[in-house]
Amino acid sequence: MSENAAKDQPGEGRLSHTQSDHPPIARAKVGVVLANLGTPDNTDYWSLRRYLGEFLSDQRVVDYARWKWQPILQLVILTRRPFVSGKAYKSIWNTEKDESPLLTITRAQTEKVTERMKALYGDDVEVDFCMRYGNPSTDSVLKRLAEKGCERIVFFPLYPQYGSPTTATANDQAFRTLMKMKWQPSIRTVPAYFAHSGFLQALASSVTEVYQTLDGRPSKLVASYHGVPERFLLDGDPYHCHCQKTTRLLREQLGWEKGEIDTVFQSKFGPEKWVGPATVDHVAELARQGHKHIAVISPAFSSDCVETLEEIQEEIHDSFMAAGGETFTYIPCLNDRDDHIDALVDIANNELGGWLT
Ligand SMILES: C=CC1=C(C)c2cc3[nH]c(cc4nc(cc5[nH]c(cc1n2)c(C)c5CCC(=O)O)C(CCC(=O)O)=C4C)c(C)c3C=C
Ligand SMILES: [Fe+2]
Ligand SMILES: [Fe+2]
Repeated sequence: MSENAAKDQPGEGRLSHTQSDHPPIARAKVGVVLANLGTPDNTDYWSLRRYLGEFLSDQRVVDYARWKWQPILQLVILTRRPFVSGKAYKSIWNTEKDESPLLTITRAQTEKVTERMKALYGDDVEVDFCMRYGNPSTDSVLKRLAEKGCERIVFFPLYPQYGSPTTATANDQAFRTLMKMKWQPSIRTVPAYFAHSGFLQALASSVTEVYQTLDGRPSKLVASYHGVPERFLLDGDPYHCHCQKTTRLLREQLGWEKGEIDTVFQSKFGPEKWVGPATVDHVAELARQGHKHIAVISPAFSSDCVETLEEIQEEIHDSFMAAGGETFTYIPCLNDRDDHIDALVDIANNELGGWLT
């Protein structure tokens, strides 16, 4: 590389090189990457085994010593759980597109964010999405954006609350890709956004819109968050506090009294103690206490997925009904609602500060 090339700054000047063997360099752009959790490619045993194997081998998710955990995972859990989880995914599968709802919805969110970003910045911004586990992989998406000339990237984990098994591992994966690059893009990671006013407004509107369609008002709104082992909270992960705060801010946004929304946690995995109360038990207890009409919302999920479409609408619903409940109303995740997209664009824009004019 010539001395001049080494001094080159981002911009069109970088295209003119005298050396014919110099790698082509694209015009400098900014990338925005929406990062979600990931989902299996199909519902068969091997697709589930591959997906769960990658997910549950992540030390941010299950942090036991590898020598202890891997034999249990490979020999016990991955022989049985793919069948159980495969059945759950089959019951919610998007058969039209032959893919998981999480993938369909993340793509739809990305398309809408792309449209808005194009209107704001034209071709200066490239928007894409990636998954932490499975496809499209974080590695392939970041590499593609770098090849397209994205010298700066806003990496946006789609989790309103920070969690080490979600936000942190998404960021870790992005940095793993950067570790292998000769020319690293600059990267900004988006922090937790549960307190963002647009996000809270969208969440509150999603509640009031559903309530307007009901004959009677549910006597309780249950905010069901994905759980984590209690140890994570004691070790400094603020996820549990972020969830409690989300419920309080949602209640204030709705103008409701204390006690009208309960905070509970679902999806317990393994024998360790997890944060609680457990949604599945709590809804049964509510029915026994006389709350015959309840609604359930999932503010930890930016898109509907197996945990909401199967676990809440089947297992948790059935637990409520079996205990004497009468109406169980599920309030969908914000998915690609326009007010949710507005909030995501505003959050991404805040992180783009100074990078675009
Ligand atoms: C094993 C421990 C797990 C922890 C800790 C955990 C935390 C956690 N997860 C989400 C969001 C999602 N999890 C999803 C599925 C899912 N989660 C676990 C395990 C843990 N999650 C498993 C084994 C699975 C797979 C499904 C199953 O076999 O039960 C999903 C849905 C993905 C989809 O494809 O639809 C999401 C989203 C959060 C927010 C969280 C804590 C911070
Ligand atoms: Fe999970
Ligand atoms: Fe689950």
